[in-house]
Amino acid sequence: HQVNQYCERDSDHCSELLRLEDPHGYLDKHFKCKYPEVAECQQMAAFYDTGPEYQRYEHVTYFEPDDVDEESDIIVVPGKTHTMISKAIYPPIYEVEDFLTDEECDYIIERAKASGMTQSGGLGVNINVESQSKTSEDVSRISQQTLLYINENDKVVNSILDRVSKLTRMPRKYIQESEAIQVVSYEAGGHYHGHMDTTDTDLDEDLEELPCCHQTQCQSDLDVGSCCRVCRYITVLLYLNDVDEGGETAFPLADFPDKYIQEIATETPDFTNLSKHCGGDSVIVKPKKRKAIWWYNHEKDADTGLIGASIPHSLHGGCDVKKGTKWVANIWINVLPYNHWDKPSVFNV
Ligand SMILES: O=C(O)CCC(=O)C(=O)O
Ligand SMILES: [Fe+2]
Repeated sequence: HQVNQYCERDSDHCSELLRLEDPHGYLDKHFKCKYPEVAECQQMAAFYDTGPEYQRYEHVTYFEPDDVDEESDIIVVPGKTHTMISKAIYPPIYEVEDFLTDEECDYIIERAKASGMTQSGGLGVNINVESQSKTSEDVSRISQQTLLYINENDKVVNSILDRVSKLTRMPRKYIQESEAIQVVSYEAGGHYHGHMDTTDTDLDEDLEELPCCHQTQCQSDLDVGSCCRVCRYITVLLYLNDVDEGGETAFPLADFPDKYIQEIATETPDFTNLSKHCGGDSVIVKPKKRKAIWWYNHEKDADTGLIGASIPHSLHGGCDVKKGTKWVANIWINVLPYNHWDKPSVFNV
């Protein structure tokens, strides 16, 4: 049996990951079966030993709750316990209060303001063109945004990213090589209608042939879907302030049975318009300073252990802010799909 090459460089994290995937302790660190007579053990060993090419990479994690409103204790800060509550099963959506401190929230807002906020665009959508022909209620996104690049000297941001790694149980390396943090602000009337954070490869299988946007040079949002596809395995959304009224995050399709998705799309064609439909059967999260929510935009691929099919049920957005301002930060955890592992992330420096 070969040793996972990634693990050789990061053995602590890898053994932790292996423990998570191997709750019975069937395997040793090198994926050898400790109990050859146990069938599950053989299966797991075979899974990890699928060939040297898969073993180079650390498998992603995918945690599914048994139920909604299920509470679990998590430790992301030594000596402190946070409660994580599941909000949906498909995709798994989780909420954690007090994930950040007040100072961290204020710091991110100040850094964002200092870097200069500009009008948001949408993925593959030209907001300026939309704004000319539509009422503001129908414009897909009304907000300001900026990017905060991960800088090794920024202790506050790096401490948050360490916590994000523990929260999602994703390798810190993946987070380090992910896109910049996107900070977004909305004034009253601002919103972001239902969208996926990642490229929906269900729409067109050819999209899977495209490299990820974080490993190519074509980074204009308008190129998404032609030159590259977005590969955001997980989104961690941080709420940076208290909103006076409105500004909920809504997931209109979370836990929706597949067979009704067509129905909702036909009966309520504008269900993605969150100015009109914030509530109903949707999973709704109220913004609250210091809170984090996170969810999967993709499944885990069973063959490779890497990023798999996109999850249409991860569609979500920000409802209208009614009063006050809303500040959030998106931390996306990018994972390269198996067919594009050869080219590193542009953030891999
Ligand atoms: O503002 C929100 O609650 C959601 C933001 C969002 O989905 C995004 O920025 O991609
Ligand atoms: Fe989003």
